[in-house]
Amino acid sequence: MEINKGEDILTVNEIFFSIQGESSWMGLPCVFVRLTYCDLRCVWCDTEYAFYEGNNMTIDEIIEKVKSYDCELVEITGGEPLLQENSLKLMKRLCDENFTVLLETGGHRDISKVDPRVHIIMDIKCPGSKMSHKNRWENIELLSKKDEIKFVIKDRNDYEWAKEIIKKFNLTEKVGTILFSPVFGEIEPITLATWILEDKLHVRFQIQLHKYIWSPTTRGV
Ligand SMILES: C[S@@+](CC[C@H](N)C(=O)[O-])C[C@H]1O[C@@H](n2cnc3c(N)ncnc32)[C@H](O)[C@@H]1O
Ligand SMILES: Nc1nc2[nH]cc(C(=O)O)c2c(=O)[nH]1
Ligand code: SF4
Ligand SMILES: [Mg+2]
Repeated sequence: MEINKGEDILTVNEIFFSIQGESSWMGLPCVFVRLTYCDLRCVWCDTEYAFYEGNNMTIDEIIEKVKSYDCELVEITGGEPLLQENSLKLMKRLCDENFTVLLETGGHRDISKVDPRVHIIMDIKCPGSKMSHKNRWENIELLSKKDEIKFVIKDRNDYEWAKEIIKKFNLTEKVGTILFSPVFGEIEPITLATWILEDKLHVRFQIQLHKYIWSPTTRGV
């Protein structure tokens, strides 16, 4: 982690207020802080605009903006939030200010220094993303029951792979929620839902709710 190291500055792509569209927090009003940059290139990524676009803000400025929405639920996402060292400081400050803080991370960066009060929603990248070689398996042992693991599934091969990973790492015992989410536009939600029911899997199916409320390409929602 080198970007903006040492100064109280983060490069921010966007800050917005919306309905949480993912995870077990889905449906709740939530403030989103989307940080710039990502060191992965998931083939189906819906947020490529966050790879480079952004403006520098101090942590104080970010917190002031977050407070302006008068909402106690905040998600730090990106891009990859853990690429910027100061995201750790931002999350700690938000926890100190009594916000409920969610972190969306790709699962390839060290989560050991994330404030223990943060609810981590960590992807495990499936083969269909072409990024599964980047998974940081050591992270799994650092998660707890307040945290969630998400598999974003493109096809049957991803689905079978995710089932194997759940067994291999005993994920059901490690985290509170295991999410299975279809890659938007690549696999019909009904297909994934049917597989889960056929196998009686103890996972939580999710779709990206915001893409159904708004148009799938609308930014800032
Ligand atoms: C844009 S990423 C940002 C946070 C972090 N880089 C990560 O990958 O978790 C937020 C979430 O959106 C998911 N996502 C991105 N593109 C998607 C798509 N086309 N369909 C379904 N989920 C997608 C990612 O897998 C991740 O869970
Ligand atoms: N409404 C809404 N909910 C979300 N949950 C996770 C998001 C993300 O991009 O990380 C996201 C997003 O972009 N919009
Ligand atoms: S890690 Fe997240 S932001 Fe980066 S390419 Fe993958 S889905 Fe997109
Ligand atoms: Mg998104």
